Amino acid sequence: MIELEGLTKRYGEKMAVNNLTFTVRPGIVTGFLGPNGAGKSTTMRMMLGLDRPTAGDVRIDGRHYDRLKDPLKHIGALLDAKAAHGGRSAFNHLLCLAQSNGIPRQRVHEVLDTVGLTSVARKKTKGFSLGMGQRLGIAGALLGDPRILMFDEPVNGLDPEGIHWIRTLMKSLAAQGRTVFVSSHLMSEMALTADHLVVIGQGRLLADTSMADFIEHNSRSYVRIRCPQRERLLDVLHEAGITAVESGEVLEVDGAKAEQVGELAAAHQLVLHELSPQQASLEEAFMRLTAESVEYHAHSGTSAPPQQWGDGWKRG
Ligand SMILES: Nc1ncnc2c1ncn2[C@@H]1O[C@H](COP(=O)(O)OP(=O)(O)OP(=O)(O)O)[C@@H](O)[C@H]1O
Repeated sequence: MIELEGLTKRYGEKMAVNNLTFTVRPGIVTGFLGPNGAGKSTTMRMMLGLDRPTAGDVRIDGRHYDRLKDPLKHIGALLDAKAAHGGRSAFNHLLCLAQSNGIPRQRVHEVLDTVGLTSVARKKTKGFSLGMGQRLGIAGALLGDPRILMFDEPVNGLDPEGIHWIRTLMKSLAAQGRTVFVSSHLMSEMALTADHLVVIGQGRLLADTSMADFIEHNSRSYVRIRCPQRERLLDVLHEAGITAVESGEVLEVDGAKAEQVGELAAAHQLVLHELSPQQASLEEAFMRLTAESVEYHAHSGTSAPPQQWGDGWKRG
């Protein structure tokens, strides 16, 4: 378990992390989301004792990081895929980490095998691709067989097979009862991996919610309809107590299933050119939540997602 209590970090005038209080629990994957510059890496660095908080506190299984004996046996972290010494082989990089934490040499072979780097174990890491570097960083995190794992943007640079692999790995680590904390700015990726979400923007907590709640409140589902006898269909829907919103030549219906609309249309001999269930993306919901706290805006001219859905899970 990782517990944050009023965690704060200020760099000069810049408030990078602002009074964060939340708990990362074992047995589930917790996604840590926020736009660029939101303070995710700074928060993770403070969890690992690499940055000193300006105020507040963070505890790893009840203790401060610097009080942990052989810390790799308590918490393993992937923070920076390029952190390995380029002149060392993958094997020697991991062996150094192992020796400094009282971990047997045999474990280095095991984690290299787990991440699929056995065949390049003796190669110098400076020749590694970004994806290979990520795998090596993950091997380092797993080395001490810790109960808590932390990954900063682990899918960065991985190909689709690698992304699938890391997703499965994180879920299986959580299923073993470990605490898994993973940062990303990709909502779509988190939706496939995380059970719980912590969202921050400009250093502040925006949401601390289960993924199920997030989906329930934010993935607006509706039925899209095109009908050449539109006015008649609108009357039929109205009589059945179903509200349809007109959007160009399309009708959108909330709160009714496609089957119900199709059967009503058939009963009144109305022709439908389209009848399709739709799901609005979680990516849109995330962007809307964090829109006000995005530091670096690009202007694409795209309109904001609909305003009518999903505010229920935000913290006040
Ligand atoms: N050592 C530092 N000195 C000064 N400012 C810093 C330092 N480290 C981070 N910051 C600032 O603190 C804020 C939070 O940065 P941080 O890297 O934690 O964000 P992030 O959420 O990890 O971003 P990204 O998704 O882009 O990696 C940013 O505005 C950043 O410029």
